[in-house]
Amino acid sequence: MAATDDHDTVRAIRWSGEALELLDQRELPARETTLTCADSAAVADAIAAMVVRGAPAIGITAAWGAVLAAREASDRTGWEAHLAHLEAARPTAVNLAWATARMRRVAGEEQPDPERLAAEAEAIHAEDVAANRRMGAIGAEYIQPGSGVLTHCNTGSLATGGFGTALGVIRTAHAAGRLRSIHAGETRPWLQGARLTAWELVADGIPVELIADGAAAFLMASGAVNWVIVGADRVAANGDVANKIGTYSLAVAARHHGVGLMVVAPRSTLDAATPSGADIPVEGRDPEELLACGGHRIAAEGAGAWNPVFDITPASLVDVLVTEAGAVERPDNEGIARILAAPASEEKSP
Ligand SMILES: CSC[C@@H](O)[C@@H](O)C(=O)COP(=O)(O)O
Repeated sequence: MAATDDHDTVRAIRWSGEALELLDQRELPARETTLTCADSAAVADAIAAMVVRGAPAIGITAAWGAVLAAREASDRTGWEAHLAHLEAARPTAVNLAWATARMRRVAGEEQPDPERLAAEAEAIHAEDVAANRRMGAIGAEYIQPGSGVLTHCNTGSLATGGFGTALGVIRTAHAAGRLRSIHAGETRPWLQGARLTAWELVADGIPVELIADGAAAFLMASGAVNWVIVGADRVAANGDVANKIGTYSLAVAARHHGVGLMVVAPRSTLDAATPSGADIPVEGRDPEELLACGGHRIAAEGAGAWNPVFDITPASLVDVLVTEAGAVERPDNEGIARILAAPASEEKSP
């Protein structure tokens, strides 16, 4: 297992003082290798290539990219060009633009000061870990003892500053002895569930069973699932949720079977400027990711592929949205606005 942080969970993002060191998530679980990014273009490339992925982790990484950019740029205009390059790396996770906006605020109108920006990047990382711990506690309160949960993609330490969003709730509920079972969807085509979530939970000694994504509705019909618990890449002002492709199918199946859907996301993932899910840019990636698996071509030669890597779940299918500032049941415009307006210190439990 790779080096851990203060919270005994894996740390995917490290600042050496000179460069950004990223645990290369493309290689997991077979190999634990580190990719060192010495300039902001390398950081943007690493985000686009999914060396680092997961909305909060992308935001933290972009913040460090802004620090490197401040060292490289000779003036403010040059720094802005580096930020624009970082912001274009992946379109759906709003945490990326949230982080660069925060770095801009710290920089003010001046030539950005790398030391001040580094302190802000550290703060963004630390705040994310604290938010995850808080969300874990709030979300776990919703889970009745003896529950079965199903999660999707990877929302753990690898996807965040540490501990995780949806996986943080699952870690907390497991530690409290509330869980009968944990299932994780394999998450085709990139296999974040099979490769990353399983790796994190096995490392923690938390039992997990994988399912093929297509098995989810049948698992729910068997009565094994009380809560589907997922993260988010962006929550629109009306509560619609962009998350890993397959989340919408899980939400529809969950509602059909009377299973709860919990979305766990820090406020850095809530986007008041995007009115609804229809306004969220959904990333489409290379069809090769679908036509091949583990580097081996699996589809018949000549077949094409449609590869959106996120989907939109309407707010009406979300039973509870958990943030570090409290939980909102059946989120809507009013509930999202209330959470965004809550002071940082206001932490309401359900
Ligand atoms: C805490 S991570 C929340 C989301 O970012 C996660 O569910 C997800 O969809 C990640 O997608 P990815 O394409 O792996 O970056």
